[in-house]
Amino acid sequence: MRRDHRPPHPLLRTASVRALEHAALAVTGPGALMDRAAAAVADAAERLARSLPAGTPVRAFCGPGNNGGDALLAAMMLRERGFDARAFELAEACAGSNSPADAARVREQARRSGMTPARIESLAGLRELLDPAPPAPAPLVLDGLFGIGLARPLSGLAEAFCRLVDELRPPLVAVDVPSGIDADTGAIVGGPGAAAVRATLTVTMIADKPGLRTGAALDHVGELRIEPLGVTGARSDGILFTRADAATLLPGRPRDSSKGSFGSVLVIGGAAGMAGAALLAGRAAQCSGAGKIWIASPDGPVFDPGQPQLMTRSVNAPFERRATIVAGCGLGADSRAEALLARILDSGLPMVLDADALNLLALCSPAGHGTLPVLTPHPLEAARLSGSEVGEIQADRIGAACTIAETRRAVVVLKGAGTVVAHPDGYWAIVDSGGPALATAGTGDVLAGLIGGLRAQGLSAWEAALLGCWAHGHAADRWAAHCGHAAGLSAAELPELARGALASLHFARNE
Ligand SMILES: NC(=O)C1=CN([C@@H]2O[C@H](COP(=O)(O)OP(=O)(O)OC[C@H]3O[C@@H](n4cnc5c(N)ncnc54)[C@H](OP(=O)(O)O)[C@@H]3O)[C@@H](O)[C@H]2O)[C@@H](O)CC1
Ligand SMILES: [K+]
Repeated sequence: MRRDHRPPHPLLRTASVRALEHAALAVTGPGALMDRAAAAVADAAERLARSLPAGTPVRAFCGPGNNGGDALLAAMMLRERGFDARAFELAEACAGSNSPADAARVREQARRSGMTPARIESLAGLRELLDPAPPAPAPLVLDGLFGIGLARPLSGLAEAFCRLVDELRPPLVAVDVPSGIDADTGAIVGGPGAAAVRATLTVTMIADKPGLRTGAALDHVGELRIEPLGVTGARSDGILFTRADAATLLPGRPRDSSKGSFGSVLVIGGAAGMAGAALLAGRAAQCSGAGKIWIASPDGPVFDPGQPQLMTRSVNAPFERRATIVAGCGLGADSRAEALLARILDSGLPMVLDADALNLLALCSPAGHGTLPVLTPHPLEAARLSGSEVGEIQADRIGAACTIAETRRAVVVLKGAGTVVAHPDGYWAIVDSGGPALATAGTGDVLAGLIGGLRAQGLSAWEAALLGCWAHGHAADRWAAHCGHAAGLSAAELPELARGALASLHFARNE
């Protein structure tokens, strides 16, 4: 049963945000959006300051563009509210730049009120500000160096600023986007070795952005607040797939049903030494609610004594006519596996391809399939599928997932921080669950099994991929929250935790 629910959570790329900004400015007039953005930053900083020692000073770092304008105006507002607020600019980051109109207006306003940003010329000056000698209190920092206008890697004092923030970890409010992060991709501009600010809190303007929800950004954004600034009409480029979305996809469970009503899953994998991979996928399919599960291993039957309901089957037997295939978990890479994959691809059955199946698929040229398959690559597998490098995948996770989805005509689940799900027709979502607890062997097998089990229950490839990813991520998040620690989750625990995550959606439907 499906229910209508609130509209999806939109994610807007920079071009869309700028289009909205221009349309809004035509109505509000110059400066209005910056006033609202600065007030939102000042409010957020004031709230954060309540958890800090009384008298904590505010130090705003202002870049040459409107991001700097937001921060400078916020600092002026905070000073009016009684804070010891001062503004600074970094010599090299401002060299030769002409401020855009809004920022120039705020700079003029600051000059008249005696708050012209002081220029920092050296690393020593920067350190003195961020790490003042006691008894001078440590500051609350506003990062207004760069926002959606960041055009190249941070360098010089801007880079040094990020390194010092990493070292000192001051309470820090990032304006719009943590400086150094690409608002479209979530990558650090310049790659993993380049610098980006690590925020306690990011206040982002007009709309949520994909680059705040995936990849390296997840270690930089901190808590995220979205401030629409009164701007409406956002047309999303993609969506954040949330618990509320997941609740609309939960397969129904009519009273008048039997095991035949909830589909069959055939897990193909678990070759010698890797039997556990297939068993994890099978257990997960079971916990997703699928009616019947078979495991077919190229090296003979693998039996799960703790889960005797999982049936075994010969890989040489004809595939069950209405089964959903989950293939690749511990399948191996030999000629037998290759032949098996060819049979699977020819079957036209709904399928989820993971791990070894993806590595073998990478060797085949893209071909059409009977029904849309789901591919679940991690970044290395995605690189193999697209003939590129992991660095290129991680530099634009959404772009990479969309490209593979299009060329392979499949729903692609690009795993990793901020899992991206892409459809061959060009739409995409980032899943709003999951975390580092999942960074351990076998969790991918569980994900493949969950998606396969949901697919077998009648969800489309797109729906099953989204719901499977959400349940998988939420299960791990809940476990980590319960333990207070994100390390030590074993893949074998995950299927039952995911079952709990799916069950919790019954309540979300009524919220
Ligand atoms: N749109 C909205 O929703 C609203 C936007 N608002 C705010 O405006 C922000 C966008 O402002 P923006 O367009 O002026 O860009 P911004 O990020 O300030 O940087 C551009 C400047 O930085 C420079 N520069 C770039 N990279 C550099 C580097 N590595 N190292 C050194 N310099 C570098 C670049 O120089 P150039 O590349 O031109 O040489 C240019 O001078 C947005 O994030 C939000 O905070 C709100 O006020 C209201 C609503
Ligand atoms: K910023």
